[in-house]
This record gives sequence, C-alpha cells and structure tokens, in this order.
Amino acid sequence: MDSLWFSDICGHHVSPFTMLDFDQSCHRKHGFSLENKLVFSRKLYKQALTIARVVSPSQLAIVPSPDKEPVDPDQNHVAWTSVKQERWEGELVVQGEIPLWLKGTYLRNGPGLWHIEDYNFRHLFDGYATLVKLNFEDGRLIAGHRQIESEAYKAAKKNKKICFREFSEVPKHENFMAYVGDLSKLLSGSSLTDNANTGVVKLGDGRVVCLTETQKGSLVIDPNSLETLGRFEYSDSLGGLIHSAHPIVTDAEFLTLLPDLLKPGYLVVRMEPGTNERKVIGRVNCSGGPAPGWVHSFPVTQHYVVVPEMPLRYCAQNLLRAEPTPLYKFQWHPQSKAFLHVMCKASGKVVTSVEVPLFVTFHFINAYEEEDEDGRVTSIIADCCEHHADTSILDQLRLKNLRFFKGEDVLPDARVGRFKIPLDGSRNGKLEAALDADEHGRGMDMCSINPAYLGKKYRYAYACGAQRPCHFPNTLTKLDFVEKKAKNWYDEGAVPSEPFFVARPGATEEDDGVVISLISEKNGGGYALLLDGSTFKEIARAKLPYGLPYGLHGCWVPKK
Ligand SMILES: CC(=O)/C=C/C=C(C)/C=C/C1=C(C)CCCC1(C)C
Ligand SMILES: CC(/C=C/C=O)=C\C=C\C=O
Ligand SMILES: [Fe+2]
Repeated sequence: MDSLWFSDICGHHVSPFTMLDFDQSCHRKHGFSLENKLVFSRKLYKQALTIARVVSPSQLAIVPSPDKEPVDPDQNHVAWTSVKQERWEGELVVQGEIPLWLKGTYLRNGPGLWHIEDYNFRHLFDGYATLVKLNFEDGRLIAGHRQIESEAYKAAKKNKKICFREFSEVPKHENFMAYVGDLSKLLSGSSLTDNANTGVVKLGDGRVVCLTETQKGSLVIDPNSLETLGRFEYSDSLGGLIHSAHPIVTDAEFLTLLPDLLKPGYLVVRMEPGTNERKVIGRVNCSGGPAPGWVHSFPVTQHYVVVPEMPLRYCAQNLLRAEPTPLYKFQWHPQSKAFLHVMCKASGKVVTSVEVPLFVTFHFINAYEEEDEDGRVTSIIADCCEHHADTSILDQLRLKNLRFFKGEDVLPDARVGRFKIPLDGSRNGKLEAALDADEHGRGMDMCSINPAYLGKKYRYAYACGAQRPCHFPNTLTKLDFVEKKAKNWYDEGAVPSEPFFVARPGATEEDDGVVISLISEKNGGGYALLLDGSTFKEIARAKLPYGLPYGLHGCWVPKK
C-alpha cells in the first residue's frame, strides 16, 4: 500500500485538483479515505505533493532525534534543562526590600519541558509550556510554577510521544499513509500544536491568556492557581491557523496580525475587551516574495499599526516536511526584499509601504510618530531587536547549541534596529542602530518598556544584552535612547530572562518602577530578581527552591 501511494503521488500526470477529488480518488483506488474532506487550496495541495515526492517512505519511519546525544553534565545548565516537577508553590525568603507599592502577580511563560520519555526535543521553542508566577504583596513574595495543560501536552504525556506538530518537532508516522493523513490534518490545522509556550497576556476584561503562534494555542489560565481553564475560542469566522505570538494588548483592545499564506498578506484585526470576536481593521498585501514574512511581533504607534514584511518568510513546503530544515517552517528570501507597511488604525487604509534594508527580528520594542512644527506626522520610528539580517540566531537557539558552552564567543551580534519610515510618499525607509551596540555587548533581545509609553515617544527600554564571550544573551540591560547609553547587570554563568518593567502607581518619570527577571544560575539554582527601574541596581532577590528553565515573556496582573 505504501509503495502504491508513493507511485500515485509521484505520478507526473497530476492535474490541479481539490482535496475532495483526491479523497474520492484515494477511496476508489485504495479503499482509503482521508480524514479531512476540506477542500483546500490547490496551491498548498500541490506543495504537499511536491513534498511527498521528495520524502521517501524510509524517512517516515520512527527515527531517533538527531540531537539525542549524551548530555555532558558540566554543560547541563538548568536554563536548558526540563523543569523538575509539574508544579510547585511556596513563599520565598526575600533579601533586600520589595517596595510596598508592588502589589500583584508577575506571570512568565516559556517552553520548560523538552522531552517526552527518552525522546529529547531539538529546539528551545519546542518545549511544553511552563508558567511561573511571582505574587508580590506587603513586601512578601509567593512563587509558583505549573505546566500548561494544552491538548498537545496532555496527549504527549498519555501516549508517551509527541502527537502534534510543534515548532520543529513533528509526530513520527508509522507509515506513509499515516503521513498523508497527517498532511490533511495539517491543512485543517488539527495536527498543529496548541502548546501555548510563548507568552501570557492580561486582556482588558481581566482574562489571562497564554499564547503561541497557532491560534488554537490560545489558552485561558487562572493567574492565581496557574490552572489551565480551557481554550480561548475566537468567536469570529476569520479562520486562518496562525497569528502573531505578540498581540498588542491594552485595557482598551487586543490587536494582532493574521498572516495569509494563500494570498500573501496580513489581516490586521482588533478585539474589544469582554468579547471573543476579532474584527478586521484592514488588509495589507505583501510587496514581495511567495509568502508573508514571519510576524512573531509587530509595533504600533498611537494612530498606526506597522506591519513588518521580513524576508524570513513562512514556507508552505517546510510546514509540510516531516524533518526540520535549517530554518524550520521558514525560508530566507533576500531577493524578495524587506518592507514595512503602515496602516491607519481608524480607517484600515495602508498609508505607506516602504522598502527597508533586509532585517531579522523576533521582537519589536516600540514605535512612535514624529511630527513637524505644525503637528503633522512626518515619519514613524519603529525599534526592534535586530539580528543584522542574519538568520543564524534561529539555529543558535537549538538546545544542542544552548547546552554546549565551552567559553567560545558564538552569540551572533544583534543591535537595537531603528527604522525610520517617511510618510511623504518616499519609497524607502532607513534602518540604523539606535545606539552603539557595544554598549550592550552586541547581544540584544527580550525587551520590555514602560507600557504607558506604548506607541509614544519613549526614552528607555529594558532587554537582555551580552557580556562576551557568550553563546546566549546573559545580561539585563537598560537602554537610554537619549544619552545613547546602556546600564548592564551581570551575574557570571547566570541566564536571566526578559527584564519586565512594572511602573510605580502614580509615577511621572518613565523609568520610575521596578524591573523583574527570573535568573537561572550555573549551579542549578535560581532566583527572582528585582532591579530599580531608574538606577538599575538590585533592590531585592529571593531564592527559588530550585532553578527553573529559561522562560520567554511575561505580563503583570495588578492586585484588584
Ligand atoms: C516559542 C516561540 O517563540 C515560538 C513558537 C512558535 C511556534 C510554536 C510555531 C509553530 C508553527 C507551527 C506548529 C506550524 C505553523 C507554523 C508555525 C507558526 C511556525
Ligand atoms: C529567546 C529568543 C526569542 C524568543 C522568542 O520569543 C531570542 C534570543 C535571541 C538572542 O539573541
Ligand atoms: Fe517572543
């Protein structure tokens, strides 16, 4: 049966046809019906056939993970080691002083479990989500962590194997028919992961949602118990399978981008607090390339949404592959160029699309409008953690590379990339470093700002930088875009996670507040750290009972 399938699929006579036709013809010939009768795009389907042609049945057998190598305990940093247990909660002993105004819960999400039984995952982004909380009140600190109960995680635990498509991992198929069945599930989205391991946001109505890049991976959690309450169901009929991992969330709205892989472009959508319905603000068509650029994040100004079109683009072929490619589900298309599109939030009109130098970024930091003396908006400034248009950072985030550090300086350089987008009809935008990257050791990612400055002219950002030699960002850094200086915090061998800024209630200065980070230490320990937002000096730390794995993004849930 396998070889029959293979030769059918390899047939050179294949004409464009729908899934339904395909299903019927499969059923006629082989008594095999594909589970999904969805009529899907001919284009994607033809791509599926191309992949099927290049994948030989032997490649579909269960294969050991290529990264399954003996782990050197000396290299086994707790940041890159699966979380010790499903959950824990307890009060921490605080050294220093937690300000009494700090009342609420910091939540941090990230991929904390990177194996199932003896199968080790490949990439940082594959891990099953571990949610961490730090609850501050009256100078005291209660911490906890818990695994997010996604369908993907529950199925993996039950079946002792990966059952959904993760960032780089794909369930192994027993035979070729199972592979073809999985392709149809991929196109309907049912085989995609809901492992909400990227971030966590508090909606304007108080609901707290963990997110990843698949829409189905939007899971509502309880910020106190960290229990997974269920899927956040989008009640609209916008469809699509993926969205930006970083929506812009304020008390007034939730904005996100839905990439359109079939007709390359993006829908800009908005959801009101208290609803589950996203409404379309507008649509941007891509200016180049066969597919939209990856939109892990995007920035907004007060009146505009900036839609980035990176030359690192989603790749339907790579989505369908059983084994990861060097760029996973993406492909680098330098010839397709890079663009930034600016959409008016009120009208949905694209006011400009400019070509910009090639860039690679996961994270935009902020954006704002620049005005002339008559108050007319002349340009938009958009800042991001920019990896010098070099995609190798994605490979550097493979667990094999993260777990192997022998002192070589292998972290690719990054900078604060500052785009200037003219609004006078010019066709090109500029990209320059906002400050000398040596200020932060030429490492730059995992940024936060004072949320009151979202979309507005701002002076400070907090991020992870580098003290070299290193293989991963290892400092906490305060960036000052006026003085063009950085202040750096460093603890030898420690891996700090995203510095998260919480403003002091009533503050008038942008940096009046605290910066929270969770630190994974080289000795296997870990602690919660509080820095003063202004001086960037330590004000408190509290040791955790054991070190936690590296985590990605957080949010602040103030005490009601
Ligand atoms: C953790 C992080 O930053 C990114 C996670 C990205 C994920 C889980 C992406 C998953 C995807 C699939 C499973 C298939 C569709 C493409 C894509 C969105 C990359
Ligand atoms: C850890 C990371 C991206 C996370 C995405 O959410 C990037 C690190 C880059 C290092 O320079
Ligand atoms: Fe991110």
